[in-house]
Amino acid sequence: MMSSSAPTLFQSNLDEHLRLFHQLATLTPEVNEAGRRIAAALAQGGKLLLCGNGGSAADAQHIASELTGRFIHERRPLAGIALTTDSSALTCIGNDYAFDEVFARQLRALGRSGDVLIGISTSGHSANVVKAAQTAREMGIVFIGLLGRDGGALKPLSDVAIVVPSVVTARIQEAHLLIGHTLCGLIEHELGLA
Ligand SMILES: O=C(CO)[C@@H](O)[C@H](O)[C@H](O)[C@H](O)COP(=O)(O)O
Ligand SMILES: [Zn+2]
Repeated sequence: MMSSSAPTLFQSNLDEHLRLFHQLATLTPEVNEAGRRIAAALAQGGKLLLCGNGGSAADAQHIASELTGRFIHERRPLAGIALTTDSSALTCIGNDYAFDEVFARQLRALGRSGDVLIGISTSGHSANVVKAAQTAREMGIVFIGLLGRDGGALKPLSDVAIVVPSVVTARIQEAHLLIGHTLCGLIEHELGLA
């Protein structure tokens, strides 16, 4: 038998989601700036790298695939790599060095000055994303923080910080997906591919 709380939970999640989404327009300048920085990097032969944990790892992969595959328009493939997908690299680096290093070490191997790294973290405090952001800055890689809560430790490390104004992880992730899709649209537009 279905629990009587099921419709109530969905309604309250929906209410919370809609309240948050009504506030997201305040992030328009940061989202536009992030789209411009990524498009400029791609136009110069750079690439977009992404990292995050759990649901944010899925978001990183999702956005990368919109670039290498396609988003809306039929166009050339674009350089997007999620640092979350290589289970051999993740387990080797995690096992032999530290889990905090799993993204930073891949970034040192694969990143180049002129690339952009998006770090996705709802708390802004995931240590492996923080290490990756610090490494990006050392390497001349633009760091875009796709964050939540108060932006955490990642906010001051971000060249562009997009901080979703919520303390609920799931709602923040829902907003991150909208922003990720918007970045893909902005990239296609800025590169004249739309
Ligand atoms: O998807 C969810 C929760 O909705 C989880 O997998 C969540 O992403 C994980 O707990 C992450 O480790 C949280 O990391 P962060 O967002 O604080 O950086
Ligand atoms: Zn989730």
